[in-house]
This record gives sequence, structure tokens and C-alpha cells, in this order.
Amino acid sequence: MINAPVPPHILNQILAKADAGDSTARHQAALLLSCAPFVAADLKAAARYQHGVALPPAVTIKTAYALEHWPEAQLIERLLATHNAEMQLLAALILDCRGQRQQALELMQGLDPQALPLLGYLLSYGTDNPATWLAKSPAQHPLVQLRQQELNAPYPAVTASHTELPAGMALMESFISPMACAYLKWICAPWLAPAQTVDPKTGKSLTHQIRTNASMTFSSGLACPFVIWLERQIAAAVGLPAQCQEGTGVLHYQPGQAFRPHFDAFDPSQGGAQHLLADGGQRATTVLIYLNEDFTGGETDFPRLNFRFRGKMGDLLTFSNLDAEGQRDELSLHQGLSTGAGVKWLLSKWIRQKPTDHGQRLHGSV
Ligand SMILES: O=C(O)CCC(=O)C(=O)O
Ligand SMILES: [Fe+2]
Repeated sequence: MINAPVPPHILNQILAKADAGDSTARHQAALLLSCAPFVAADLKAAARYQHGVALPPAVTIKTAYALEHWPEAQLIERLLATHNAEMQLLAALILDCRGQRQQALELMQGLDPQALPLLGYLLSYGTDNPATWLAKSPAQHPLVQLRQQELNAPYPAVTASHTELPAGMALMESFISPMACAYLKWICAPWLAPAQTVDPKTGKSLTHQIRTNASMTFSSGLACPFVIWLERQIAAAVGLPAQCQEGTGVLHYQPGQAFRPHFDAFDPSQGGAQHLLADGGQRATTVLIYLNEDFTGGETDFPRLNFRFRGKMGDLLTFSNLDAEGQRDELSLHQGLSTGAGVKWLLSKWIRQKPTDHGQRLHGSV
């Protein structure tokens, strides 16, 4: 079975019917709330509607993986055992990022050829014309095309000896594979919305001209096993607990869009700071993973360090936002320069000093 994500307004209509006693809606609600890669609410909510409904294996896997910390080999084994196209795709992505390309390709090739266009349609539900997806032959699917194009990309990740990196920064080249980049772009595309920024005075999120791009954030309820796995990979790479992470964000810049100069760390002198610092303390570290290369402009720019960075597909750049005393580092000011031609995709991860609600929900309490 393939699990369908649903835009919130549709889900809310179904939930309202289910709450009014409609048994079909209850059934739909249990399935939809528990599906992967997008779970529109948390699993506790699904349980409310669950009576008599067999939940898809993905749900059990996601919950157990998040809470029991299975070793990676066990995760892959269980994903494969579901015989579910989506779960097998996740296993292929993890294997691919691990450098087991041949096994990943075999898995991809073994997938039901109808499953990928159908997954594309389901993932774009409500925002795309289903006919566009269903009319595509499986061979036209971006993930299918990619497996032929990207055969020679280097894996696994290598830590780059980038002599020109400023202090406090590190680069890991090919941290995730092009197939994984394509998957992240693909599943986020239908869910992009104007990116928000935090109002320092109130601590509330709002749209602001400082940030004109779009984004999508995987809250703990939305994270699929691949995103949970990726958060743990990031944690290991930067040596900071996965529990300290905020949700994984994916940023999308159309030509001319930008994220103007800003600090990721909060300004503690502002009124909204206490509210923001309450869940995990300061944003100590930022991790960026570059998901594509086919655009001009759009570098990540650190004006006070006279440093400008352009990642290759799958590269991870990390930098610190705090100085040795734990205060906001004034040198960490940075921006996503406006893109010229083409679209820029970037994964963005902020890591706090202490565990966050998000991190503990996905990775257990510390
Ligand atoms: O788009 C970029 O290059 C920078 C993104 C950024 O500053 C952030 O996500 O905090
Ligand atoms: Fe930033």
C-alpha cells in the first residue's frame, strides 16, 4: 500500500467528519494521520481514530525507530520487510548515502514501476494536477532518471580539507547522495510556503522582506524514517546530540529571491528571546546541505568573514553562531544571496545548545 499525505485543510475536513461519528471518515483519518513520509499530525492523534483499522507498517516502523534507536542495519531490514514501495525507496536512499550504490539501484529497479508516478501524485495531492503525474511514464520520474545519470558520483562522504574555510566552519563533501537530494526536493515541492522569520520583539514567526524564499519544515510529525535517519547522520557528523536539533527545513529560492543578512542565533536583549530560548537555548550551530547546483548566484555569504560559499550537490557546510563565551558571534552574520537564473534548493538545520521538544520527540529524551 502507498501512504498518502494530505494538505491540512483536507485533513481537517476529514477529522471533522470523523469526530461527528462518520465511520468512513474515522477509517480515513486513522490511515492519513499515520502515513509516511508525511504524517499530518502526531501518532497519538491517529490512535484516537484507530479502532478496527490496520495501520500501515510504516507507522510502526517510524514510531519504533524514533523511540527505540534501532541500529541502521535493523532499520533497513525492517523497511525492506514491509514490501511497501515507499519504505523500500527509503531503504534504497539510506543504502545509496552509505555508498552501497549497487544494492540501492537494484532495489530501485525492483520497485513496482507504477509506484513512483503514483507516489508523486499522492505527494502533490491538492497542489498539482493528478493527470500531470499519472500521465508520466515511470521512466520520466526524476528518481528513476537520476539513477541512470548519477552512477559515478563519489560516496560516501569525505571531509574536505578546505584550507580556506574560516574558523568554526567545516565542510563534508557528498554528505548525501544526489538520489537523496532528489527525494528531498521531490517530497517538499508540493508543501512549500513563504519562509518565515522570527520577530525578535515577540518571538513569533512571520513573513518578512528579509526572507523572500519559500520553505518547508519537517516537524516531528512530518518526518519520515529517511529524515529521522538524516537527522542522526547530521548529529554524528557535527558531534552534537540529535535531541538538540530543530526540525529539518528545506529552502527553495526562485530567481531573485534571497535570505538577507541575519544571525541564526537570537538576540537575547530583545523581548521575544526568552520565549525562544526556553525550548533548547541558543541556536549554537547551523548545518546547510546543498541540494542542487543548476542555478547562478545564490551563494551563502559571510560578509564579515569575507567568505562566500557555493556547495556542490549533497555537500554539508556547518558553522558556529556563538563565540567561545557562548554569546552570539557577531562574525556569524550571513545571507543567502539572491539567485540569478534557476532555482536553489538547500536543507537548513539549526542546532540548539540543549534538547528541544522536536529533537526529543524524534530521538528520545536525554
Ligand atoms: O540560503 C543560504 O545560503 C543561507 C540559509 C540560511 O542562512 C539559513 O538557513 O539559516
Ligand atoms: Fe541563516
